[in-house]
Amino acid sequence: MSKGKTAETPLMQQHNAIKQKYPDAVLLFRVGDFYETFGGDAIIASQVLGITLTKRNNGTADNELAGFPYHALDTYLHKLVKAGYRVAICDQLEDPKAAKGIVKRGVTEMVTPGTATNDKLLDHGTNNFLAALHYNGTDRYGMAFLDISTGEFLIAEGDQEAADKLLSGFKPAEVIFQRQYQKRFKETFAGKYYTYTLDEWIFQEHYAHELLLKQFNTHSLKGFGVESLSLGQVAAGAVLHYLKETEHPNLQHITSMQRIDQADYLWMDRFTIRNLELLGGGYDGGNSLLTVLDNTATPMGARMLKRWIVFPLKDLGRINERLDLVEHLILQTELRQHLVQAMKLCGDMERLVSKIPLKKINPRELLQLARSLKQVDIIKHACAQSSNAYLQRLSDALNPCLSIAGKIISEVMENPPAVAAKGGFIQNGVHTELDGLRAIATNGKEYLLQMQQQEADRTGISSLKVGFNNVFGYFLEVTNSHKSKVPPEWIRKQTLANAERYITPELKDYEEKITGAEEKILAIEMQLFEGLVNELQDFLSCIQANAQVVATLDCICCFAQNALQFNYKKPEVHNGEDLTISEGRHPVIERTLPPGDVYVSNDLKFNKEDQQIIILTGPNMSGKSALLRQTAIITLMAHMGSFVPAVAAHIPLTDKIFTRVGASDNLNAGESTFMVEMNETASIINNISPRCLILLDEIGRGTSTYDGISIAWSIVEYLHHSPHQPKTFFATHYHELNELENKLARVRNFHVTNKEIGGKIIFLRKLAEGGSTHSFGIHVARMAGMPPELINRANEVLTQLEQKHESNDNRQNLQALSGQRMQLNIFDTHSQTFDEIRNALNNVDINRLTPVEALLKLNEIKGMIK
Ligand SMILES: Nc1ncnc2c1ncn2[C@@H]1O[C@H](COP(=O)(O)OP(=O)(O)OP(=O)(O)O)[C@@H](O)[C@H]1O
Repeated sequence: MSKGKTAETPLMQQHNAIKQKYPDAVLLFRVGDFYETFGGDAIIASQVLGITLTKRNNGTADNELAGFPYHALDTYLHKLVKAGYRVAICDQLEDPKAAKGIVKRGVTEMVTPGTATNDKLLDHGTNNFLAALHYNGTDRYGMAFLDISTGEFLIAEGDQEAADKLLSGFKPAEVIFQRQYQKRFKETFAGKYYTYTLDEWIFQEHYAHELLLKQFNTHSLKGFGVESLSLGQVAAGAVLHYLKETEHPNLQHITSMQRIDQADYLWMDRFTIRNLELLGGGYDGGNSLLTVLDNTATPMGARMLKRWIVFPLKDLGRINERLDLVEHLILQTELRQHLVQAMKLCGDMERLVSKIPLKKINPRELLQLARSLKQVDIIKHACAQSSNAYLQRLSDALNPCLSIAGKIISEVMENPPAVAAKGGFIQNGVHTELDGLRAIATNGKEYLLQMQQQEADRTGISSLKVGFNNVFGYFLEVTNSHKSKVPPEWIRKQTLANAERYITPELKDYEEKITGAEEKILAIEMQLFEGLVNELQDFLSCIQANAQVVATLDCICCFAQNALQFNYKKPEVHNGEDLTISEGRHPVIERTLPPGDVYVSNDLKFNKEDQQIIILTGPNMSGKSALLRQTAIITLMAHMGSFVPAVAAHIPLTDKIFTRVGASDNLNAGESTFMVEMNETASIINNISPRCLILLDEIGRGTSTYDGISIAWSIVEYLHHSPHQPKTFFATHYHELNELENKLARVRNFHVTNKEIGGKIIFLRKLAEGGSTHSFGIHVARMAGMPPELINRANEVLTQLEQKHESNDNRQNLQALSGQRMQLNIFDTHSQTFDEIRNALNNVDINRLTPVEALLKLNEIKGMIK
């Protein structure tokens, strides 16, 4: 930036004054037909946008400059925001022609990742949430999530784990929080989100209350059921404040707030959402449950499905309502197809609605919205005639707002342009004056053509053409070969390489008439357009409610479609304890197997009498994790109201699903430590409930074998003895844990079957009773392409180790674990010292040993350890 302030031009002075108010944003400064950036902003813009960086001498110093044409704003804005910059758009606030002195300018919008409304910045199947967190200094967080592009506004309250879970479920594009807790937030939710901090004073209860009442135009917040969430309200207030600060004054489409009550939903923490690969594929990308299930017809449905996956229901009535409707729609093929067809034509009503108060809707979108409402009417009628009570209720909740829809359809032309500014979208017959002016404009144009013909005939200039440009309006163009025939009264205006352009008084008379009419036409069209948009303001919440119903219906039709296509069956969700799955499959893996491979289904049973905990052993790659995960996913899908990949499923109402994967399976950046594994497991242990389902995959694996076995062992004991008796599925490589079946009444051993043929292992992938004794890691190493000499050596070492173990270790270890204290890991079982001690002890005949000899022997052994 220039240092010589006194020498700055008035334009730069104006720029600098505005920039001062938005120091952390890239300022796009409108100058004529360009958006310019200066100084540091120009350097960023040129790097991110690939536009030329120039230097301009600005009095006493050079100043960097980079700009682009105003009509390219959408494209460039998108790139800057995607690159993580906040962008302030500074426009000319008055007509430059009418301005006295320097044109008035001001920031009209600030775009940040969480406040984007531009189509290019939004993914239509995904919400774009701005989240606010309010921390109360102890362990409570208020949370608010707003999607400005749809008007959805959700608030919640909870501890750190709840905050973490909601953030990973909603994946906000931006998170705002109190500046004073910056360090804490960074540590807790480290680097996962785009963040911005705000001053502490903004997070005040009375201020938030005031902003919320003003937004909703109500006297209290009672109607939203959020009274008890005072921290949540503060977060919601911060969201509204932030929108004000970022120049988003038109928020009429934010008509209500919805409370997210953790108690209403099946709880899954963020590890579970990640481990089960619900929303995003594993660490290498790939398919997720969402990608497999999402066959929705509308973007609204796609967004809702995501929410249903993260927030499965816990209310049996509501679950069954969905399941019954899925069943109904499977049977009613014609109705389902009719609904899907109508929904496909609905477009994204929710996002179109949000463009109304923002005044960003264009004529094409306006007509689309009206057509969507017509489809809503079709859907309403189709549902009303159904015998399904839920469908009838959904029908009752639809209001197609036919008056305004009809008005838009009758006033807007069939294929209107996407830009309003040029007019040409209001139908004939809507406005008398408009029709008259259009006649003049079109007749005028015809007259010009006639004139062209007449003059061509009169002068003999056969190639004569009437043209138009912005500089001198209508003109007659004569090619050089006819130049000599030009009559003297024509006034020459322009000379081109092979032609000349002339005007005539007659031409100018008509021009005035035509352009006058065109200007008026545009003004009338814009006035009618704005009238329609203003009228629509009264229907915002009504259209939003329609969008929600259509989204619900879309998800349910999608479930019906999935059930038919992928052979899912209706689960029986019940209030009891037993979980029984017949021929269950993993919905994602079964769809991603190589051609020719068939997913092996499995039966599974849990109950609280004698099968509360299943210890699952089996070779590497045999499908243990798949089995664990499919059990959780089938439970989850049932709670979403979806049919499930099984022949039959008897699913107990579940309030929490926990999954933990041993550290070495979880090699995510910075999270590969055993500490993380233990932290995660501790949070399960501390949150057990009677209706929870726990999946532990290789827990204990992140430490030494004996530590690992001991921890795994005691976790199983703890869960078994817990008064809640949580259903637990524990996959492990430690076959030593199979011993627990003999000691604990409700522990059962199972293994995944395989066959060894000619030194090769074939995975049968069937679940069978009993534990397995081998881990077969070496076979997997062979399959992975390790050199044969390495594999042979591994087999040799394994044999030696097993021989050493056989004599004593295992049994003793287990005794140690089950009560008799023995510090196994003090001695490395394979060390020389241990062998020496063992030999020394083996050679002792206790019956002949005197007490003094015993003491001497002990001293000798002590010496060996040193
Ligand atoms: N029931 C099944 N039918 C067909 N293929 C399966 C089945 N279960 C698993 N697979 C395939 O086997 C692969 C390995 O499965 P999985 O990761 O569940 O094994 P694992 O026993 O947990 O292995 P590890 O002990 O090494 O973690 C899966 O990626 C999948 O391709």
